[in-house]
Amino acid sequence: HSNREMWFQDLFPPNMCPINAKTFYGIMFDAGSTGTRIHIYTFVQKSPEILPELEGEIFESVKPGLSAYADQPEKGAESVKRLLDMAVDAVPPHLWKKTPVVLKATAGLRLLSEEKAQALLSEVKEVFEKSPFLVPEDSVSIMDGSYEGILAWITVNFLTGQLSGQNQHTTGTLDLGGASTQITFLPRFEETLKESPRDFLTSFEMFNSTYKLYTHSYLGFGLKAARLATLGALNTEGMSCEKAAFPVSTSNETEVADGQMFRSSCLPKQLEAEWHFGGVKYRYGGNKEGETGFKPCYLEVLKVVKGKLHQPDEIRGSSFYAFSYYYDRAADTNLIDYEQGGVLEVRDFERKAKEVCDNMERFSSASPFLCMDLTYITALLKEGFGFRDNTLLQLTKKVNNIETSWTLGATFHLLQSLGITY
Ligand SMILES: Nc1ncnc2c1ncn2[C@@H]1O[C@H](COP(=O)(O)OP(=O)(O)O)[C@@H](O)[C@H]1O
Ligand SMILES: [Ca+2]
Repeated sequence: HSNREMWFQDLFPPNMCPINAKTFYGIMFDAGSTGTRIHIYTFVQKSPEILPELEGEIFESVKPGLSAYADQPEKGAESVKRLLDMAVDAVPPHLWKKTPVVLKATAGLRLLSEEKAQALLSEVKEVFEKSPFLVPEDSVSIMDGSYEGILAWITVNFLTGQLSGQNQHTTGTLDLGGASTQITFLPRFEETLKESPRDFLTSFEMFNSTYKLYTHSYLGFGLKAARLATLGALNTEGMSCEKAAFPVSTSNETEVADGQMFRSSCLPKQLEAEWHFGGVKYRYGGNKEGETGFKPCYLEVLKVVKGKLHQPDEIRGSSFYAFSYYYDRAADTNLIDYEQGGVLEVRDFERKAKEVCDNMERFSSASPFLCMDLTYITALLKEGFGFRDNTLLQLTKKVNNIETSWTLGATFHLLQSLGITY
């Protein structure tokens, strides 16, 4: 399960390559809230005058994410080590010392206590330092949410060829993680620049251009955080909605509110179960006697998103790339092919949410949260961001066989800062 035998090796046997073609590598870890992923990128510089080309990627992932090891940081670092061993095999030994390795953590670690997050990061740093790779300063850190959006936007628009040449028609990006969600696009209207909150606009330099982007990361609005919010399982008194998304446990495991049962019309009527998340145990179930189905569920979910997000007018008519949980839930319900992805309209999510929520018995074997997840995605897109029913969403996991992840943008940025290239 790797792209190690790269297609170009057959096309250009080593002895046919231009004499000065240079290959180099970059290793980027994505420490997400639900899993840790390694991306090993290969670049080829065909001649010194031109920019190197991205040649391929090796990708692997493990679950759960680092934040699940909040109380066992060495075990967390061990999961990173196992992935890093793949890079030791993939990168030729004479290039180890020149190959940078970096890990950036997202919402899962943002929501841990400072102390636990730092313990995890320093264990990982130790693993890196014991490896044969180049360990830059600041190689293990928690990434700022706005970078997550910018770097994903860079990745998608680079892979679709929109960052080179003239006539750049960039596309906006939507990422739905476990704990946070990002929206990023290049504003075309003066209006958007004027009406957006200051901290939603960022200038970013890449490939000798400056991009003034609209981007925001909403912490606590990822799919799993939204489940807890919908269930009303967040003891929000005195807590910011961000921190409340994942109450941080002090002991090994806390039970919320003396085993209180959280019920929702978005869950199968007879369901009663437990969910362990962020070191906290939640009991949840369906509305045994009350209503279930799309209508009451939508009203419940609406409370979580309505009026909480900034709605830039400009996006209503444009199309966006969407990935992570947008992709997963669309694939789970056959809205798109799991391998190929596809193009959807916002209303397709709503149609599917109705189908699943109003026939919950038929779908409950998949995940009991399927109705809630699809309804949340519908509400987030329509009432949260303000998209129209017919807004087009391009769902993609890979473009030209490269993962559409913020990690590629982060690798370009890293190589640029190390003076290696770009
Ligand atoms: N590189 C990737 N390839 C495929 N799916 C991914 C990738 N990165 C994230 N995802 C999807 O996004 C989901 C949640 O994102 P995650 O990164 O774990 O949370 P967060 O961004 O909130 O930290 C994952 O369960 C997975 O389905
Ligand atoms: Ca993510």
